[in-house]
Amino acid sequence: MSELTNSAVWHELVGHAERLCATNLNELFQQQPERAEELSVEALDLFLDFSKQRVDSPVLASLHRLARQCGFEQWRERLFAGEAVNHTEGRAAYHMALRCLDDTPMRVDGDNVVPLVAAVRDRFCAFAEAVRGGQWTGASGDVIRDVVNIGIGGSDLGPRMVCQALAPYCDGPRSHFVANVDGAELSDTLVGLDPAQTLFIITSKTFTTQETMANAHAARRWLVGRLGEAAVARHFVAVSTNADAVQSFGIAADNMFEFWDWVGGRYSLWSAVGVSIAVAMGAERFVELLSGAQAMDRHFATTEGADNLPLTLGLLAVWNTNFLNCPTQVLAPYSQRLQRFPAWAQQLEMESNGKSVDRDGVALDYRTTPVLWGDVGTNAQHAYFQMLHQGTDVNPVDFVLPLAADHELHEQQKLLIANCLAQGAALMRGKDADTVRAELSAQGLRGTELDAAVPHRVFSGNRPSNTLLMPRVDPFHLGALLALYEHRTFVQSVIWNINAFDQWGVELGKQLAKSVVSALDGEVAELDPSTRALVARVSEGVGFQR
Ligand SMILES: O=P(O)(O)OC[C@H]1O[C@](O)(CO)[C@@H](O)[C@@H]1O
Repeated sequence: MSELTNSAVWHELVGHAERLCATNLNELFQQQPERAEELSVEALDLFLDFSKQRVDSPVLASLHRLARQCGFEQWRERLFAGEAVNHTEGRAAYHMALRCLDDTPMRVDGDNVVPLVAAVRDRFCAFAEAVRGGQWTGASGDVIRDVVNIGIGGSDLGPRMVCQALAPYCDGPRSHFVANVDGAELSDTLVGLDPAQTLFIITSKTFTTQETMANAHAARRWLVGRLGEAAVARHFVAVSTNADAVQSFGIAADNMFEFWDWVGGRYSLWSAVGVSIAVAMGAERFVELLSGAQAMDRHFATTEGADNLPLTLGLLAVWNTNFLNCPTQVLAPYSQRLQRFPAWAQQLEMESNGKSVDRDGVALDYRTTPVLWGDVGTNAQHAYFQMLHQGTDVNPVDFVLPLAADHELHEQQKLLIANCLAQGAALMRGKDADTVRAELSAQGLRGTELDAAVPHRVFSGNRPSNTLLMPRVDPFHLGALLALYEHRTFVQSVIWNINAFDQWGVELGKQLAKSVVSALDGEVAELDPSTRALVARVSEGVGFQR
């Protein structure tokens, strides 16, 4: 047994879970009439109602004791002090320094990185404004109309999601994102683009990622084939930590925006990785996004206990995962603008906390991140919400609901809000057999027909959810929302005693992809019999042509 699962507070929480098994949420509301007011927390106009979680005051008290026992305050201090919390890579995880907009020193290895961050930010924001204003032109003097960010994972998901979420604020050149090594994405993107008016931003922390390099070289060939080699300098810029590789690709040092190894890929949209955002919506709005995140950093760093929003969200997730044994976690943004939010959060959460050994490398005897998934409401209601309401597993939902719309279809906004609130209510309340029976009887059903119909229409209810209200999807509140989820992820990692900032689990697949490429090229490669047989089959031309 690990120290964690053997601890008194862990046992206490197991006991609470057993106790609450016999009580449902409707009863909890009867026992605690002020529950809706009491089980809520607000920061920066983000209001979290967690009264529909299967918790009560003793559970919350134990969860906060668990956080203290796991050294939450010390780990938070170490994170904000720029210590090498990512110990398997010997690095800090200091994305908060990227959104430090004042002169507060933030040190990595004794050096205040804030001036460095500000200098690079000034440089890429000036570049973004020059592109937007038409001072940065293509090789033939044309204004840039289309910007294509080529990157994958953290070098794609963040900027892609933000540009979609803040589309009403994007008044610059059109932005496009290409991530997949499947050439279909790049080919489709290039259709209709005028090379003379197109700028490529090659975004890769390492500048070695196979997919990104393949797409970058293909884009380069496309451009050079039309405008000639000399045009590369005006149509390609890079965002990376690897200056040598950028220069070997043919991008001059002046056209590279750097970031640093203490910025993890999935935490990087706040760095120069966000240059595509700055080009799309302007430097001022990009800084607004940062300021929302900075405000959430301050809240997280300085607010104690139950008033701390990311801490609360993180502890609720631990409760659902480790004590109520919920297998997955659903994200349901009720906002078309936030369609890419679940995809961004998936990398954030599952690449960070998808681990099965603790910080010392010892195998865990408790679960870490559940599967995180989801899509926008109301679409998701007509897809998989059936399973959420009546399936055999209980999957807690985070409803994220921006209140003000950025369009004139107010009646539809009312419907959207109503649906979001109704889903949380339905998951919680359910519908028992007596109610169903009464409803069906009123419709005239009798006897065996009635008996047969009832079980199919019963909802067990008692299914937990959070409702997170935000005023609107604007740069400030989006920044705050994203930083909230980043810190939630960190809170969970502290409880689970794992390193949230490495991602060794993606390496093996990358290595083996190289062996498979060699095998497809007819070279000798060490492969297992199953994969060797598949290589032989695709090489014979079944579904694969050289
Ligand atoms: O920015 P890079 O170095 O191209 O890496 C892209 C992505 O690949 C990963 O390293 C893992 O696949 C992610 O963490 C990262 O966001």
